Amino acid sequence: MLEIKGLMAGYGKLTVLHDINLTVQKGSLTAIVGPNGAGKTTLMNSILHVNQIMKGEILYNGKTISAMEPHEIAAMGIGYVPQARNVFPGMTVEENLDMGTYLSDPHADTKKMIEAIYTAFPRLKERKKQKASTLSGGERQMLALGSVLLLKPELLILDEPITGLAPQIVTELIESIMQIKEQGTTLLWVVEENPMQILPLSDIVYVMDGGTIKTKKTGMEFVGAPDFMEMFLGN
Ligand SMILES: Nc1ncnc2c1ncn2[C@@H]1O[C@H](COP(=O)(O)OP(=O)(O)OP(=O)(O)O)[C@@H](O)[C@H]1O
Repeated sequence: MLEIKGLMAGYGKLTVLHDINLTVQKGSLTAIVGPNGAGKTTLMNSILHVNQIMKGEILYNGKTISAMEPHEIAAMGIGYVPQARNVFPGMTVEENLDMGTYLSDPHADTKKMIEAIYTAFPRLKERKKQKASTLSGGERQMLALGSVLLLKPELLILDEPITGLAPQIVTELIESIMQIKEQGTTLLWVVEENPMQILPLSDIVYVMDGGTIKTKKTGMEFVGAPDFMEMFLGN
């Protein structure tokens, strides 16, 4: 579904990624791990072309997307939830989700679409009249995810969706994300915390360090490796 070939990318004149080769199979969960500064976020940003691509090619369903504009890439079915958990803080949960339906088909039943998000995230339904600025970190992440899901992405890119959240909400979020996968969405997930909860569920794990891919393993192979923690932490 997604194929990255010989990618060199960065910011302005700064090259962060060197010769990245990566594939994501349709229907899979692919995890990216690596220490701080490895280039994980830069790689996600490159897929959406929000930074500089110096060399190489990114293909989505066989079509080159690396020269396209970010909004054209999103319109092809790639959803991105960045680390910042972007929501409109001054609007209620309900208003945020309404905004998320703005780009949908004019004949779409937007009420039904929002109900489906409330089913996936009951916490959001309970807080629909609450301003997004008053949500907890985990609830805000659910709202950011819900808003992107309204665009019905085929491929969903999640940059550290559970980092810094309380264990109870982490469990809820992982369950919701796995349901999203079961419903047919392909996932590309940057994992920084809770590796034992997520990596065994991952079809493929790529380990990044210093702007390159160091290793590629299946999730079970990765967590079963004797040097698993060293690989995860980049030591
Ligand atoms: N907007 C930017 N301008 C210049 N350099 C940047 C920018 N964003 C990131 N970098 C640099 O690119 C390198 C890789 O950063 P990146 O955020 O991709 O790493 P990461 O693996 O996602 O790290 P973390 O786990 O800490 O989020 C770092 O050295 C960082 O300082």
